[in-house]
Amino acid sequence: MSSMLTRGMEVKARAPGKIILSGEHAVVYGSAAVAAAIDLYTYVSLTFPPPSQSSDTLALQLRDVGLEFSWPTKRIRETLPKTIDNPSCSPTSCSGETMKLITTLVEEHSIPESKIEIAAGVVVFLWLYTSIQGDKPAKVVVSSELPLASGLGSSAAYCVSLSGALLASSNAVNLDFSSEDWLSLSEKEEKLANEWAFEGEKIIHGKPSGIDNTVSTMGNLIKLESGALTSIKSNMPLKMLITDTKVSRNTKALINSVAERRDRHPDTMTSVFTAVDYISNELASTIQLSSSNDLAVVEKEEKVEELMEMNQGLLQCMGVSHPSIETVISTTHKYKLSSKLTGAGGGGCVLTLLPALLSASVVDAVTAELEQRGFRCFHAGIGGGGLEIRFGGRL
Ligand SMILES: Nc1ncnc2c1ncn2[C@@H]1O[C@H](COP(=O)(O)OP(=O)(O)OP(=O)(O)O)[C@@H](O)[C@H]1O
Ligand SMILES: C[C@@](O)(CCO)CC(=O)[O-]
Ligand SMILES: [Mg+2]
Repeated sequence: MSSMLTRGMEVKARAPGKIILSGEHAVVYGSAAVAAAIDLYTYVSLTFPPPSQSSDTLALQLRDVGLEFSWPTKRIRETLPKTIDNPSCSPTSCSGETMKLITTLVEEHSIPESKIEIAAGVVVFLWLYTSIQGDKPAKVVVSSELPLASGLGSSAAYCVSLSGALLASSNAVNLDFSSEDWLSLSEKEEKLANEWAFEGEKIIHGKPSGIDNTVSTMGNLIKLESGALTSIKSNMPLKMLITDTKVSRNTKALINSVAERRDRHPDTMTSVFTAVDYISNELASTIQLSSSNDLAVVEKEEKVEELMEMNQGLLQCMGVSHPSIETVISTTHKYKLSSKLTGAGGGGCVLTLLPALLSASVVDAVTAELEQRGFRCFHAGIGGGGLEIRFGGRL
C-alpha cells in the first residue's frame, strides 16, 4: 500500500446519518440508547493543489447552505500559531482560547442571520483542519443527502466525514490510493476518526453522548450505555417511515433545555432517564438476533411499537416534543401505526415503524395524509456501512 498522497489528488470521505430507535437525551446522562446508520450520507472532498498551481488559501465550500469561505494560509498561521505548529493526529479538545481565535477567522466572513447556526460547523472545520493538517493550502467541499438540523445526525455525519478525509490525507491512515472503490478503515483508524469527530460534535452540541458520531463512523446498529458500545445483530426488517416536520431546531439548545429541567427536578428526571434505560435495553434485546429470542416477527414488532410509544411519552416529559411532532404521531395513530421523535426533537424528524406485513396501500395513505399536512415523508435503508474513503483522479 502506498503511504503518501500525491498533491493534486482528491480524497473523498462519506459518513452516514442515523436514526435513534430509543434513548436520545437520556443517553447524555448514561442511559442506554439504540441507534442505526441510514443510507443517506454527507460527502467531503479534499484536494491539495497540484505543484503546478501555486495556491496560498484554504477554501471551504458548503454546498447545502450555499456558503463559501476562504482564508489566506498566512492569516491562519498568524491567528493559530500554536495549533498549526503542532499538527497531530492525536485527538485534542478545542480550548476556550483557541475557540475565540477561530471565531475571529469565521467572523471575517459574513454569514446571513438566517444561516448563523452554520458558523459552528465552520469553527469545527477550522479546528479539525488546522489540528490535523496545519496551514496547508487546500480546497474542501461538503455536500449532504441529509436534511440539516433535523434529528438525523447531520452534525455527526459532517464531523465524521471531515475527520475521515483529513486523516486519510495524513500519515495516520494506510489505504490503497490506487483503488477506485469506497474503502473502509481499520478498527484503529476508525477509532481515531471517531474520536476527532467527537471533538467536533462537542463544538456543535456542547455535551454530546457520542452515539451519533459512533454510529456514523461504524455504521450498522449499536447500543451505547455510559460510553460502552455494543454491536447489535438483528434479522428484523425494521422498516421505518421518516417524516420531516420541517421545523428546524438546534440540538445544543435542546440538550441545554433538558439539562435545565434536570437541574430543577433532579430526582424526577433521574427516574425518567432510568425508565428510558430500561426501554432501550428491552428494545435492544427484542431486535437482537439470539437463540433465546424466539419471538415471531409480528410479536417483536408489537413490542418495538409499544417501547417506541413509551419512549416518546418520556421524551415529551423531558420537554423535547413539539406540536408538529404530536401532529405526526396522531396522524399515524389513525392508521394504527406507532411513532416517536428521533434525535434531539423540538421539530425535526419522526420515525414510524412500518410492520413487515403492512399493506402498501396503508403506507401510501398515511404518507399522503402527512404530506398533505405539509410534512415530507421518505424511507431510508437502515443499518448500512459507516465511514468510507475513496481516492479520486489527479487534477
Ligand atoms: N452539510 C453540512 N454543511 C454545513 N454544516 C453542517 C452540515 N451538516 C451539519 N452541519 C452543522 O451541524 C449543525 C446541525 O447540527 P444539529 O446537531 O443541530 O442537528 P442534527 O445533527 O441534524 O440533528 P441531531 O443532532 O438531533 O441528530 C448545522 O447548523 C451546521 O453547523
Ligand atoms: C439528543 C442526543 O441524545 C441525540 C442527538 O441525535 C444528543 C447526544 O446524544 O449527543
Ligand atoms: Mg447533531
